[in-house]
Amino acid sequence: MTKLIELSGLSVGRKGRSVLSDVHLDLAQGERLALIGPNGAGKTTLLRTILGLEASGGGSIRLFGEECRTERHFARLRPRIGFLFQDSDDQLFCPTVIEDVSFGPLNLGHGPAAARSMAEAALARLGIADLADRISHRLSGGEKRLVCLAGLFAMEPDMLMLDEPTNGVDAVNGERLRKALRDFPGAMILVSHDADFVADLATRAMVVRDGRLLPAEIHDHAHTHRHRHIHVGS
Ligand SMILES: Nc1ncnc2c1ncn2[C@@H]1O[C@H](COP(=O)(O)OP(=O)(O)OP(=O)(O)O)[C@@H](O)[C@H]1O
Repeated sequence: MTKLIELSGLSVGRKGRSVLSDVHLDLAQGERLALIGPNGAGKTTLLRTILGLEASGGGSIRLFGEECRTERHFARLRPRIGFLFQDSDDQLFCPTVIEDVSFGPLNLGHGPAAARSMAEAALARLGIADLADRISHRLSGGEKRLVCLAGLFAMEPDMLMLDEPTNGVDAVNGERLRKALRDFPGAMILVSHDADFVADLATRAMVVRDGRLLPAEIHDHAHTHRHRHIHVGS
């Protein structure tokens, strides 16, 4: 079966400094790959390079079986990959939530009524239908995260690349987000520092360290331990 992403000997540099070198990766249908690693390791850079938003310094990138070398190749395949930016404010730019979430389907050529119903369905899938008429830039950080994700779902992508999806998301919304991702049938790459989230969702993990991409283990174990809780009393 065709791999969704194939990276071979990929390197990325910035201002004469190597950020990633000799990166190899195959992503197959149905996989949920967690990308972990310390701050500044190059996880976001890797996602952006896969999408052709960052220039590679060598090696090859194949998306859905097609070699991507120029912006023309990337631009044609990019709509099939829903990319959640690390910063929600880079993703939201329409006045209202429903306009933001409808933007993708409209851009893909759906008519206004169809785009609106795709957007409403995406918001409902994340349990945030009530945010539809809110002003995008006045949402809370966690609400923005979910709205951005709804914007990706509305485009019905083949796969997702999510940069810190749980950032700023509370426990209730976090559970909604996990359920929506579990139900998403396509493959995904999850960049996350949230170990519980990774253990819950990912089918395998890799770590970016010292410019290399290496296999990593997912620690998924149950144990009894002490918790410190904050109780909000009345
Ligand atoms: N636009 C830019 N110009 C110059 N250097 C940059 C730029 N963006 C990122 N970098 C640098 O490239 C390196 C990799 O950054 P990147 O954002 O990919 O790391 P990351 O693993 O995603 O980190 P984090 O976990 O903190 O999000 C870092 O040293 C960072 O400072």
